[in-house]
Amino acid sequence: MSNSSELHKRRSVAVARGVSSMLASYVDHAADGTLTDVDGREWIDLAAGIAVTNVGSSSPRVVAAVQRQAERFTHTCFMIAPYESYVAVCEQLNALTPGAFEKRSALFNSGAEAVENAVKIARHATGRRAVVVFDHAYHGRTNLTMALTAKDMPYKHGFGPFAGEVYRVPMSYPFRDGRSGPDAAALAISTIEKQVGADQVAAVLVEPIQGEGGFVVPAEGFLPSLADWSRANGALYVADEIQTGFCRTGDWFASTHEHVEPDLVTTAKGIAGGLPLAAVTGRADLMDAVHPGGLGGTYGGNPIACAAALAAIETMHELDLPAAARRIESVMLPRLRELQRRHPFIGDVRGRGAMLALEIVVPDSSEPWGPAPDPARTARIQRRAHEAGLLLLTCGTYGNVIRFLPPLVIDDATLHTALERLASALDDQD
Ligand SMILES: Cc1ncc(COP(=O)(O)O)c(CNCCCC(=O)O)c1O
Repeated sequence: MSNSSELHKRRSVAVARGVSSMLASYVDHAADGTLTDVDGREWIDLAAGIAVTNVGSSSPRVVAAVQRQAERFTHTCFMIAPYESYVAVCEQLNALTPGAFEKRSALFNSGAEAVENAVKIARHATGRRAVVVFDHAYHGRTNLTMALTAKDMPYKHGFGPFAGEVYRVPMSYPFRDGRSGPDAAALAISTIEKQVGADQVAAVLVEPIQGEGGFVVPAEGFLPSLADWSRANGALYVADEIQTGFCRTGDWFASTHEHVEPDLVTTAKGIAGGLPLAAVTGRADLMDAVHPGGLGGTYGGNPIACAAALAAIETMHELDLPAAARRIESVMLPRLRELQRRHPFIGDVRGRGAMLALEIVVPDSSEPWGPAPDPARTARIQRRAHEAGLLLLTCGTYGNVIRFLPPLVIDDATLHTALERLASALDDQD
């Protein structure tokens, strides 16, 4: 097998440069919390493939289920010749997502595809066209989901024109706006009512904790206020749980934290242990508003991905991964707060469960939108961490958030070593 530098040379004349990679190393194998490249170099993995390998990179149940299914059949197209595992995954989603009402689900391949279809369903169910999204939102890279996504570079730059009838309103961002949840919701709702028109809104689409936009945890009361307003005004409250779902935040779904029951929920990432699968789940009457044949796609709910999902969900139950996420929080959050006390450039420590983050700022600075972001220092910290064998992701509208997304099956010893490597990467910045 080629080594990483040989693979990098091959890649440069085979793969379009628009598809970038953070590491210049190529993975040979992975375990529950580590990645090893073809040259034998190991990293502790606090990325989980962007919140995907919650049950680990090769969970035994998932591997066995994938092998069994592949030997029976790899694909028939559920729209042509259906199979049980698709139905079983929908039954699981209907039972596990928040809301004690009758539900239906539809399966897709990517998160963006799920979001696209949630908008299709909401427009059909309400007869309305407008979709409300938030500052700092991220919902995908297709034309409609780019319109829904906030940040220009790298996601939207040069790809317009974008789909219409998408309206952006202020998000609750406590570190920068200092507003209470109800006050932030009042501002968003006033913007909707004055600039969109309540009776035009098909959906209010929000991430319960914003992912790519910076692990922004809205102030308590923000999400319930939006859900109440949506219901009172005939709009659907749609929770995009693609990054927060499947035990990541310490509950099966992040909406549960404030007892919000979304009309529709989009899921993907952690659902299937690394296999590509996504879904829209929602109130049965809303999901069934679409005419037969109105939803679908060739690969949606691929049988191997469905088998992986059933095995992954079984693993989440068996290992009690919501509790595992809460344990990760109990280990990491105190250490992150201790690091904040040592380093004034750590402006904020936030998150829930195993979805935690540091916002990096210029100490004692202030811009009209709060403390001055420091993306350059953020990049240096990330680079130092990689050199020390710690795989970290950044995010945020201002490129100044370091996020932590460990696999939920990571063991305490590996987590403590990761925190030591993080501490040394931060110390190198002073
Ligand atoms: C909330 C939320 N909704 C939707 C999506 C989109 O999911 P896809 O499976 O990447 O299409 C995401 C994907 N987030 C990671 C994208 C990384 C990148 O492309 O650079 C998300 O987090």
